[in-house]
Amino acid sequence: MMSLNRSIFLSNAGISSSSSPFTGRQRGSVPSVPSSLRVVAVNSNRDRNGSVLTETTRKDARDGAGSSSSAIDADSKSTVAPGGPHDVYDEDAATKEQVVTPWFVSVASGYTLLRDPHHNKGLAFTDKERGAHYLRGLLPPTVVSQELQVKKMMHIIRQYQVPLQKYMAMMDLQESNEKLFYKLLIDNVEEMLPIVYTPTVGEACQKYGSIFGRPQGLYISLKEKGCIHEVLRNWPEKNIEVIVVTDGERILGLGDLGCQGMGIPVGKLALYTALGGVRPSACLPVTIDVGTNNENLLNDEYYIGLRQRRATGQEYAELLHEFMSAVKQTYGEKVLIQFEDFANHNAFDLLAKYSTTHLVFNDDIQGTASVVLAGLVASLKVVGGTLADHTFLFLGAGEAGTGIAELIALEISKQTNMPVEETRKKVWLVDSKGLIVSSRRESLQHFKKPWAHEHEPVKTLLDAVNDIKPTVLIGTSGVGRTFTKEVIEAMASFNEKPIILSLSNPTSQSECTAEEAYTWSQGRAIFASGSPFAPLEYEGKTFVPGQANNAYIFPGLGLGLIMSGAIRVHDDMLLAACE
Ligand SMILES: O=C([O-])CC(=O)C(=O)O
Ligand SMILES: [Mg+2]
Repeated sequence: MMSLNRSIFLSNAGISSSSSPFTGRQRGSVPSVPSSLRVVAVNSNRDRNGSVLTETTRKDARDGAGSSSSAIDADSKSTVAPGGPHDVYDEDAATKEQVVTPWFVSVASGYTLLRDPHHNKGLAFTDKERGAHYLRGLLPPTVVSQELQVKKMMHIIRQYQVPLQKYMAMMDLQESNEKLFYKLLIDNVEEMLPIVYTPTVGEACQKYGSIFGRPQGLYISLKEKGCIHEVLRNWPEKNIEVIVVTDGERILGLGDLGCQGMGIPVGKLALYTALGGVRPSACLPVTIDVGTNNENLLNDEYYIGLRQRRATGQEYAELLHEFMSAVKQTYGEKVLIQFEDFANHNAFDLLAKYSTTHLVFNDDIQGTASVVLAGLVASLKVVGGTLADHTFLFLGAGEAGTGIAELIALEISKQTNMPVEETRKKVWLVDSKGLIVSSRRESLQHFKKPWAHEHEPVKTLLDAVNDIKPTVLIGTSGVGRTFTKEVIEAMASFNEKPIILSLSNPTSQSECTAEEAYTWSQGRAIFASGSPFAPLEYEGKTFVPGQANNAYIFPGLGLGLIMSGAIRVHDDMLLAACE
């Protein structure tokens, strides 16, 4: 009687358009709703097999099962409407004038279930489940535990020599068996983090057009201007708790990758689930495509984004504003929006503009700041003194550099009761034009101005190191190999234990390698980097480099924001997170 896709028609014609989708009449035979399955209420534009074409409401298993049983209860009271009790496929109604939208609830089972990444378990379906969910014959007879599936998948992944191949295998797994993907990621986090996240995700974004298989996340381009609200409704999940959004203009330290930046929100949100425990269905990766200024991509036949130069000014601001408004309208005030990898010129303005109206934080400014301050506080146990006893020099005065600088100044101010205007003087920044000093103030971008202290102009990093004599050197420039031998040796000449942080990502953009930091400082550096470096031997001693990447804080910070029901992010939350 029923097709493989056992759609259960809980309601059909004869209800007014204002009726709830769950108040209609049951049609056809209704198997009990397997509790492990997702119940989908759809706006019925469906084909003869009951396949869903348009979806309006989707709930996770518990909610859905509850809704469907109340629907069945309500239904049992209703009278038989046109179509008849055995008109399983709603064929009669097709010949009638229909003034209302028909609704039905679809339970994925059988062939469809095996292709639903949220619920597919592959060979881990037990015999009982195979019977209950119409899977008999669709799988080979063996039943395999999830543990064995993980073992097998890890064996396959470890055989790939190229990290990008491992990345693609992981993305395939996420798209076919989400439970196994997360189990594998959680159980093998040290090994798999560098694959689904930094550094491999950077290469994946660079090649996204060529490796592009199934679309992931939600793409909002200039073409969607005026209808972003409807675009959000096309996303199958409705109970969104966290959005990671990029416009792809500054992907890691790799520059403008346009629409191909999508790998970043996808990777970040995988960590929200694997490390923060947020349900995958509550996570929405978004890429805003306003064009790209990357000529290589504009000329790449496989490029997936808009082929135009970036929209700026009012056109950009309007699209972003429509997006921010539509998100709040659709998901409410408590949805968390994480800004990721925007270029400096937009990142600070967007954060300032929306931090008073939305639950937002910028991961590159605030997430990185929290994790680095946490690392600095921890390293004081080794180097001694309080934060206020140290002098900080940054190479790079963008989002990460000024974000970390400000949080350090705030923390010192909190510890010493000195005004933040004073504590900022412990922190110096070098940008592409040299040390940021007061004589440059007029020409500086606004986010650099608080760091323009009294000092004569200094052109190079090495001169700045020798002049300022910092105890802590932090690289946030996005430019690789800028902590030269001379720079590290200078740091080691006036510090017993120089703290050296090479934070730029991916590995190719790191200011120096772990090996360089340890060998050039004769094993005295306290070192951490944004991208992971393997432990190494130096003069018979094993050095284990730290990783100071915002991945160590945003999943927990985000979870805290969601769980507490916060509607705004404040600096003291960042300080608490870093503690
Ligand atoms: O994604 C990462 O590894 C850290 C980060 O936010 C960035 O480098 O932009
Ligand atoms: Mg980032």
